[in-house]
Amino acid sequence: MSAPTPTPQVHHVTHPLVQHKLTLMRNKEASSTTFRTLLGELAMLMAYEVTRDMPVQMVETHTPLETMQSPMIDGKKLVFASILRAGNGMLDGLLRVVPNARVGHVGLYRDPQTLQAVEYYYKMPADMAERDVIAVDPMLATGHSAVAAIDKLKAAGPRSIKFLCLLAAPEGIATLQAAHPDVPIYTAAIDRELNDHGYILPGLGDAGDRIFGTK
Ligand SMILES: O=P(O)(O)OC[C@H]1O[C@H](OP(=O)(O)OP(=O)(O)O)[C@H](O)[C@@H]1O
Ligand SMILES: O=c1cc[nH]c(=O)[nH]1
Ligand SMILES: [Mg+2]
Repeated sequence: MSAPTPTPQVHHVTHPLVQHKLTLMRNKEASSTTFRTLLGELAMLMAYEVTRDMPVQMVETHTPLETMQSPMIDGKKLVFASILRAGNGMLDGLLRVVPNARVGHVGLYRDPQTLQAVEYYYKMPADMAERDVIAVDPMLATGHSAVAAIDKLKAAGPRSIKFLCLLAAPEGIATLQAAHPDVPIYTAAIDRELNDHGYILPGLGDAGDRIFGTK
């Protein structure tokens, strides 16, 4: 399958800094330390795009010279929902730029035979109806994990949901958009295809294993 033309619901973050760091991450010689550091930096850079339409409120601010009305976000209204394990590799970077955001976790692993997502953990902040969720996972491959995570998140009734990843396969984008057409996808790359084991080609390998050094 060839890469689909990006629609308004697929935000392809093409900034040179993002692309440069992603290239370094793809390199199979990158150590876990390097891989983790780059993932954190990329998460920070992508936070800039994914939060672009966050609401701001004008607040009175006293500069050394004058009093003015100046914009601020309400970070507490934002939830970074990490899809375990690999999503955790992006949390630190996201929290560097929105330190008072709330954090939720959806524990999922992909059954290697069926490629279906198996849930093992779920915890979100209270009062989801007044919060905007950014679900984070570096990899969107078949899309089964993202669909399962967003099914759960929608049941909690948040104000909005976005999906943030680094690498997406065309198959994963199609599956996620079919199941959740209202959820915008932010990705640094749309790769060529999946192999027979559901891995993204050319990809970067198993993100969780590379972050945590488990292989
Ligand atoms: O789109 P999919 O085909 O569902 O694949 C993507 C999922 O696979 C990886 O997780 P994995 O199951 O390897 O768990 P891990 O994060 O614990 O390594 C990745 O982090 C995604 O969650
Ligand atoms: O290529 C892939 C596909 C799923 N999960 C990963 O970590 N990498
Ligand atoms: Mg994994």
